[in-house]
This record gives sequence, C-alpha cells and structure tokens, in this order.
Amino acid sequence: MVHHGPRPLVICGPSGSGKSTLLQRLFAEFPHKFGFSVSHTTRSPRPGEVDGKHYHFTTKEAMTEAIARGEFIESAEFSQNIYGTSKAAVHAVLSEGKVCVLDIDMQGVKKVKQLDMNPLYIFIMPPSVEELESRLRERGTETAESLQRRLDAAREEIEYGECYYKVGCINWLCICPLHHCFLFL
Ligand SMILES: Nc1ncnc2c1ncn2[C@@H]1O[C@H](COP(=O)(O)OP(=O)(O)OP(=O)(O)O)[C@@H](O)[C@H]1O
Repeated sequence: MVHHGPRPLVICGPSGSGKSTLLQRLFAEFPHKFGFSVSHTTRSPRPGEVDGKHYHFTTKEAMTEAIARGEFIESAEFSQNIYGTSKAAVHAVLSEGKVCVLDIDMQGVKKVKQLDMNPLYIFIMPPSVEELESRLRERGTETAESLQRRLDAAREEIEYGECYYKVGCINWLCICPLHHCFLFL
C-alpha cells in the first residue's frame, strides 16, 4: 500500500496497558487531526462497544474469507480471536486527511513493518504484569482462561517492547498520569 499524507501512528502494548483510554483522550482532544483505523475482530462486543466505531465485529468465517480475498493489510490471532486492519479502514481515515492511528498487537506491528506505510511506532509499557492483571480483573471482561492468555501474550509483548522501542516521552501522556504508563517512541 503506497502511503501519501501524514505518517500513520501505530500504537502497541499489552492488553490492559491503557492504549484504548489514551487514544480516546487523543481523539477527544484532536478530533480533526487524528482518525482511528477501525479494526475487524471476531471477538464478541463488550458492553458499550459500538460496531463500526470501536471495531467491526464479524465472524471467523467472514473474516477468513475477506483475508483470503486480500482485503486486509494485516491480521493476527490474539487470545483465540482474529483481529485485522482492512485496507478500507485505513483509506477511510486517509481520505479525511487525518493521521491514521492503528491500535494493533505485536504480530500486527511485525506485519506492518513489512509494508511501505512508514508509520511512527509507539509502545505503551505497563508498570508490571501484576498491575496489568489487576486492571484486567477489575475490568471484568475476561474469563479465567482468557485472562491467562492475555497475560501470557503480555509477557511476550513487554519483552518485544523492551527490545525494539527506544525510551521516550511525549507531552500528551502528561495529561494522563493515572495510567502510570510510559510511552516509547
Ligand atoms: N487489527 C489488529 N491487528 C492486530 N492486533 C489488533 C488489531 N486490532 C486490535 N488488536 C489488538 O488485539 C489486542 C486485544 O484487543 P482487545 O480490544 O480485545 O483487548 P483490550 O484489552 O481492550 O486492548 P486495549 O489494550 O486496547 O485495551 C490488543 O492488543 C489490540 O491492540
């Protein structure tokens, strides 16, 4: 995919690190500047999640077929569900002249790195796996098994973040100290 316009932003970090919350703040503060690449997922919607806004909720069958038709720039299996970024989702943001923001996992990042999108990469590092666990428990969206799967994935993602991202800090994090997370640019 040849990319024109402002460089996309790829945000990555373990489930529960606070990516979604930080992005909500970003979009609320700069609605004309940044646009969200709405991923497809086969996981069930959580209370409050809106189809087409937070995710395009779909089935494994429909998504596998769409991937085979070449409709996705990347896809990944995370905690027994498929997630993916469609070409249409990215085009929708770019056509509005906004910075396209992708919230994707480590596998998605590795795939995007093989494309010619040339994005900026940001990793949200949680304070510890213990803190992640208590956040995910409090959120109440996971079963014992899916919580364990997310924590196993988190350990791998933290290692990946430590290896491949340089320590940095950007200003809009300062308005969100409650999340106790660091941004790596
Ligand atoms: N298109 C995609 N490709 C790869 N990974 C994706 C994609 N869309 C979402 N993900 C990742 O899948 C993981 C699980 O997302 P999900 O929304 O189920 O959990 P979450 O705990 O709410 O994530 P968050 O950390 O954003 O709060 C997250 O790390 C998210 O970044």
